[in-house]
Amino acid sequence: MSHDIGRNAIEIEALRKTYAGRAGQPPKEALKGVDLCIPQGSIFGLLGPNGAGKSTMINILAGLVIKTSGRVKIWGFDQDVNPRQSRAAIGVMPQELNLDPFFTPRGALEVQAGLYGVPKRDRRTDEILELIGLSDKADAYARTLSGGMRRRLLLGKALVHNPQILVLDEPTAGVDIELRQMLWTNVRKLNEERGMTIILTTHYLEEAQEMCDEIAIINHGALIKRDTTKNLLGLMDAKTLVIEPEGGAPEVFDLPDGVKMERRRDGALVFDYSRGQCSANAIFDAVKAAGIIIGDVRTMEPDLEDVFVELTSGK
Ligand SMILES: Nc1ncnc2c1ncn2[C@@H]1O[C@H](COP(=O)(O)OP(=O)(O)OP(=O)(O)O)[C@@H](O)[C@H]1O
Repeated sequence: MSHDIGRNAIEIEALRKTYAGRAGQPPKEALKGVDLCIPQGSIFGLLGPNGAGKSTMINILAGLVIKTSGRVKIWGFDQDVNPRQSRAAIGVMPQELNLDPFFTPRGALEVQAGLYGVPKRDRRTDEILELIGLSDKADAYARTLSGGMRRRLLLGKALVHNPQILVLDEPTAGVDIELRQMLWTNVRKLNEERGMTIILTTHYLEEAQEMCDEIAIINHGALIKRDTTKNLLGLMDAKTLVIEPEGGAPEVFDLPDGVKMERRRDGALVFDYSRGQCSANAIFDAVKAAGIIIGDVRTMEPDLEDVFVELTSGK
């Protein structure tokens, strides 16, 4: 991934959003002073439980929700000072399938390009249709398209003005595996070949783990963690080691402090320990000292799901 170190695609400072209370409800603080920088060229994940404030943040970036206070810079342009330039730098693929049923994919892309003031000679309608795999449906009415095709058209619409930053709000919620693969292949290609910065929200943590270089976790309108995916995974202290003994293993034997052992029905021994307290080597030594011959060994790494639960539970 082509990181241009030190340069940010997005700079958010002390961002607040308070929605007016609906029908006698008190006002809702959806963002409580968030600071966040997103580096150019990254694939950046914005994660958080339902209602955390992700859509509010994305909608502020897209210019669809007006912030209460704070500063937002998009590709170096302050949203309040240079609204036109900051809007031109970003393309958003929304969650809802809000397509006019009477437009064809080609028509929808042309209208969108018009809205962004892209001159006819600079339009890349055919190229985008090809990219989203809708060339053969270019002239079919949107209402005849499948859900997956509509979603791809939304991706296409986000790309008409060739933005430097692409924001995807829950792009794969409720889509089948094939479409998910296709979306991710395209998104990777845009990132790798054009250096496009990608920001996405997703409920699928394994997807974020696989796709994103860096991740920010927000909860109750506040940023609670921001780090590389690798470092976030490294946060987890809990480790599991599975040893399959060759031949038997004694019922009980000495183990280092803090190690819990369970015996699985197939004979494998499962050791839970924390990295701070013990090492895999100490467990191997104890196992060998008990006369056990090690047939096979596996470790089970924590995944983003574990990190996420640890960081967001009870807060
Ligand atoms: N227009 C609105 N008026 C009042 N409150 C709102 C409005 N939009 C969102 N909220 C509230 O603001 C909070 C944050 O909502 P937001 O949609 O940003 O969360 P989210 O993290 O995107 O959640 P989800 O994953 O469910 O989309 C929620 O408590 C929500 O109910």
